[in-house]
Amino acid sequence: MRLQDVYMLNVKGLARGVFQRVTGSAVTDLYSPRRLFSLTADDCFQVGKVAYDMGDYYHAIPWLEEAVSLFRGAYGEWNTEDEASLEDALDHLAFAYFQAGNISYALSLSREFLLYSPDNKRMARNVLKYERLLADSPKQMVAEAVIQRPNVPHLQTRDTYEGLCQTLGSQPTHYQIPSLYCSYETNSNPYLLLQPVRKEVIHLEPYVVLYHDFVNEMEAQKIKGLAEPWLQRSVVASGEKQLQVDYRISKSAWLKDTVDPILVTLDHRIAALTGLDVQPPYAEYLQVVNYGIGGHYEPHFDHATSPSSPLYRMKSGNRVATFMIYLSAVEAGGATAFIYANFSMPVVKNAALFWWNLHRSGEGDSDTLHAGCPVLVGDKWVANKWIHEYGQEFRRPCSSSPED
Ligand SMILES: O=C(O)CCC(=O)C(=O)O
Ligand SMILES: [Fe+2]
Repeated sequence: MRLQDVYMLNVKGLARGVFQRVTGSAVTDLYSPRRLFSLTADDCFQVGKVAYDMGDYYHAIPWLEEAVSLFRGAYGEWNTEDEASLEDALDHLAFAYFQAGNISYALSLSREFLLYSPDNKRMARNVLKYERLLADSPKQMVAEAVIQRPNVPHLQTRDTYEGLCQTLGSQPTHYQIPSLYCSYETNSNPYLLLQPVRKEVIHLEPYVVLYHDFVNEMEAQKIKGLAEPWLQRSVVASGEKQLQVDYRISKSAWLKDTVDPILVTLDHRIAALTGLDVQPPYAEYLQVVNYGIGGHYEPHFDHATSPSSPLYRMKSGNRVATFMIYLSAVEAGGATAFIYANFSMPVVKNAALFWWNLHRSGEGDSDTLHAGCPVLVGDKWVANKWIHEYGQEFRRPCSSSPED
């Protein structure tokens, strides 16, 4: 349902195994699978029922509609794996329409139900009730159900976020802007002079750069393998506490440098590229994150925005910068979206994204609001190295100007 909302996918398509975005009359394929895997009537019923049980008729109705339509088409055929039947789907769909205010449709579905189970007393009572309601106020007959998407206060940031996720990171790039350039980064560092890293400047304010092939295939595999046994549901800082929340769905693990020499090698490489001190306590351990289908991280800041944040327990200041490595490709979805900066970065396997979270004044840069879009197909791995303010005094000198 999250995927449906964020990517504007239509249920009919999803049920057939295609990922189509439908806006007005325009249909765009967001992903073309090599094989179509369609859902059964029972699959659609089960999805619809999850929404139905939460009282979310906005999502329940299209899935139950699809279930009813597929069950009708296969009436008389019995699939041994099915838990539900046409009657179950009609029953739930009728009640969902009643709740949504469309009584005449609730009535006709209930009558259809009675054709198959004429002895059902509860449904017979419902039919009488709907008939009476319609007789009392025939206006209901034409009442079109307009149900709002639940739990979503209308937010400008949400529209921008979802729009950026939908482009899958393919919004036009500004090749004409000379300040957004590519280069071989050496940073006057002996390691990099021997083996420069391809750098792509993505954005200036906030400053975001992508380092291509920051890790190789073997290193990416190795890091995922080291983290795998330790993965746990991710948490976020809330006040002084760490909480599991719906707006961050993933698993993660922290890898201390002593776990494997490869982590020290990576630290050296990050330090060489950024010129920053990433030795503890000036940077956190490497956080490896794994998102499954539907996994996401809604718009947030990496830096602390409250002085009571657990981030300050390291006593090395706020998170001045983020160095995020893409350890896997993703088949569809999963872009990193910068909401106010208005761009999204598609997952580039083995590349690393770097940005400053704080201005030189130490003030949080509110333009760094960013998100991990939901994974539509495949799975996504990233690794975060969060670099703190202390230790960087001579590497990124401060300034009192709020713009710097
Ligand atoms: O997964 C992403 O693309 C972003 C992850 C992120 O922002 C985070 O882990 O703080
Ligand atoms: Fe983040």
